[in-house]
This record gives sequence, structure tokens and C-alpha cells, in this order.
Amino acid sequence: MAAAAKAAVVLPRPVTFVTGNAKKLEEVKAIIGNSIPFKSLKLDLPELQGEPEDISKEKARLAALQVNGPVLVEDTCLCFNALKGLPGPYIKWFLEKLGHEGLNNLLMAYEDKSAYALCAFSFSRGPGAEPLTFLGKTPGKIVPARGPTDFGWDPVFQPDGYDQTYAEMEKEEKNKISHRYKSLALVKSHFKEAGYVFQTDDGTI
Ligand SMILES: O=P(O)(O)OP(=O)(O)OP(=O)(O)OC[C@H]1O[C@@H](n2cnc3c(O)ncnc32)[C@H](O)[C@@H]1O
Ligand SMILES: [Mg+2]
Repeated sequence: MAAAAKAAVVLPRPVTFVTGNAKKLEEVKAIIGNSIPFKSLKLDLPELQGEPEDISKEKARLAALQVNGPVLVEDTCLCFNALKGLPGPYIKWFLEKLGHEGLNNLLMAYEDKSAYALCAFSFSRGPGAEPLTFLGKTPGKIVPARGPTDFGWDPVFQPDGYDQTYAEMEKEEKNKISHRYKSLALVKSHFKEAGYVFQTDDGTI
């Protein structure tokens, strides 16, 4: 018996990647390349609270409403094992208030300096659609800051198996092993499997 043909899901072109963070965008562009038709939009969405996956999903819901079309968003956490996963999604405020040294000091009382970077991408087909979430995790440890200071907590995170911090690594090297790379690999597979067809306003594909 012939398998029933799967109906293509047609979506308005392109997908909007919503972020207020230029460095994130740079990495996403480098990792996605041409595999997904996307444009970016700088929107400052609320910094939500809760579990990483729920935060990312809610961010996608809010973004889809504002954009009125398909969206990708991501939320990044830096989780210290000795602190049971904190600061986690609150890393933005911890970094802003305490700086790199303060992040190290949080672990002063603990022998365990291990941590992991967690990236949660969510994709929504549009307003009202339930977002899908894709998690990427890279283990490492928290170290005194080394390397350029132009992207977040990169100088204090040394991924396992490397003697350089994210900040010291070549960009291409970080983009091969990062939390963001791993999460986007799942996003890309999903797009491939789902076989989305992207259509412009005038109906051309
Ligand atoms: O608009 P959005 O996409 O939310 O951008 P944001 O800067 O608010 O980002 P998050 O809410 O995900 O907060 C994560 C924090 O971690 C920082 N960050 C995110 N990805 C990082 C990475 O790969 N390396 C270092 N710092 C990173 C980022 O600058 C924030 O301070
Ligand atoms: Mg944010």
C-alpha cells in the first residue's frame, strides 16, 4: 500500500529571529547559514522567570504575537552545579550586577566549579501555535576571566576538554561545540524533517 503523501506545511517567509543581543545574532547567522530562511528583529522581550524550557516557549509565544508570523527565539542560561543550576536563566542580571569576578566569587565556598551552558531555542509557526523547544547543553567550569570581554560570560566559561575559555577560542571553534550550536542543530533537523514550505506575501515560494 502506498504511503499517504504528507501535506506540506506552508509558512509565510521568512522566519523572524527575535533578539536584542547582537552577539547572539552573529553566532546564529554563522551557524544557521542558508539552511533556514530567516531575518532578525531587535525586540526587547520581557525577561521571564521559571524553568528554561518554559521561559523559551513563553518568549516565542510573545514574539509570535508581536511579529504576527513564524518566529525563532532563544534563551541562554549559565548553570552552576554547586548552586543546583543557579544563576541559570537569571545569569543576565547576575553578570550585570556582579561581573566576571563576582560570578567566580559565588563559587568561592565550593570545591565544585563545574557548570553548563544551556541554550533553549523555541520555534512558533505563528500567533496561537504551540512553540517547539530545542535544548543544547555544553558542560564546562567557571574560571577567573580570560580572553576578550565582548560577549557576556564567555571569559569565565571553559568548556570540558579545552584549556581555553569560550572567549579565548576562535569563533569557529566555539560555534562547533557551543550550547547554541547544539540547540540549533536540533532546530535545523526539525526544519528538514517537517519539510516546511516558505511562501512570500505574493504567493511565490
Ligand atoms: O534579546 P535576547 O535574545 O533575550 O538577548 P539577551 O541578551 O537578553 O539574552 P538572554 O535573555 O538569553 O540572557 C542571557 C545572558 O547571557 C549572555 N549570553 C548569551 N549567550 C551567551 C554566550 O554564548 N556566551 C556568553 N554570554 C552569553 C547574554 O549576554 C545575557 O547576559
Ligand atoms: Mg533576554
